[in-house]
Amino acid sequence: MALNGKTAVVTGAALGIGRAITEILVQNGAKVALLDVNEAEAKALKKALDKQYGQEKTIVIKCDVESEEQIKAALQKTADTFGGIDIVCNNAGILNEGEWEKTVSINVLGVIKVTYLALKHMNKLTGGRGGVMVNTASMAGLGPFLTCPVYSATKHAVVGFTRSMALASAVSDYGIRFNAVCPGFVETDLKVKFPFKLGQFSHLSDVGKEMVEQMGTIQPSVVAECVLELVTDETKNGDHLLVKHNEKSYVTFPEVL
Ligand SMILES: NC(=O)c1ccc[n+]([C@@H]2O[C@H](COP(=O)([O-])OP(=O)(O)OC[C@H]3O[C@@H](n4cnc5c(N)ncnc54)[C@H](O)[C@@H]3O)[C@@H](O)[C@H]2O)c1
Ligand SMILES: CC/C=C\C[C@H](O)/C=C/C=C\C=C\C=C\[C@@H](O)[C@@H](O)C/C=C\CCC(=O)O
Repeated sequence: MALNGKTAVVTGAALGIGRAITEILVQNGAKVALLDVNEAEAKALKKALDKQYGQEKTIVIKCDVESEEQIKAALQKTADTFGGIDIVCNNAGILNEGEWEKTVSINVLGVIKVTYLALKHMNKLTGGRGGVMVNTASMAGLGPFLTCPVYSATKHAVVGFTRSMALASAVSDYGIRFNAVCPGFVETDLKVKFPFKLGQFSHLSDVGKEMVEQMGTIQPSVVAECVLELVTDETKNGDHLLVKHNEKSYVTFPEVL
């Protein structure tokens, strides 16, 4: 998929991995709607992108992915502004074991809400032009993550949802691919804050820090390059790209049927 003339929606676009995803999509010719609760940071990113690529390439829409109403309005504004939606990056997410219900609400329900509402715009069976959705899961969605059980559960949910949507879409002829990126530790605010967000597992903070030391970290731009690959390679559907400190690989899942 060439990105010129394509429209992308990125949630959690203002900072961290979402910022890097937004940048690489604009750099490669896409128009991007930046959805985030942090409107100020999203506008700051747009200001920087405007200087390099022009004001018409991006819009900022304040949107909390916990709110179906805000998501619906943001997707409609995107479609009205750019003429449709081709790409969705469900990136917004938090790690907070002390506020685990909010973590589930954002990381799981938010991904589902954005996916289902975006389907109405993208599904070829309902007048859409197809496209691709790339979800930001995690290495913690592929195996146990002892310091953050609920966070790990949310990312396992994203993996299962992505794989299932990929199959449902293919069989239903929606014309939409579904993939996920599964990063290890990435140098963002979330990583900086995570030792203080362990709730009842705060006694495991040193264990988490040791894991980061052992596994090393990744720059957000490296994750964004993986997302670009999952967006543009039209052979990828139901694929999960694991990216760790010094390598990236496609995950193979056990055959269960
Ligand atoms: N940092 C890591 O080590 C790492 C590794 C693997 C996966 N991830 C995942 O990557 C994604 C991005 O994380 P990050 O590390 O860039 O975090 P970050 O905290 O640096 O950025 C998250 C962005 O999402 C926004 N956001 C938070 N809640 C929101 C909501 N309810 N609605 C809309 N926007 C919201 C924030 O304002 C922020 O701009 C998350 O899904 C996270 O789970 C992070
Ligand atoms: C710094 C922020 C902390 C967490 C957020 C983010 O999602 C990062 C998670 C990073 C690492 C998680 C590691 C989990 C490791 C084990 O559970 C292991 O079972 C992972 C499973 C498969 C990995 C496959 C492989 O290593 O090849």
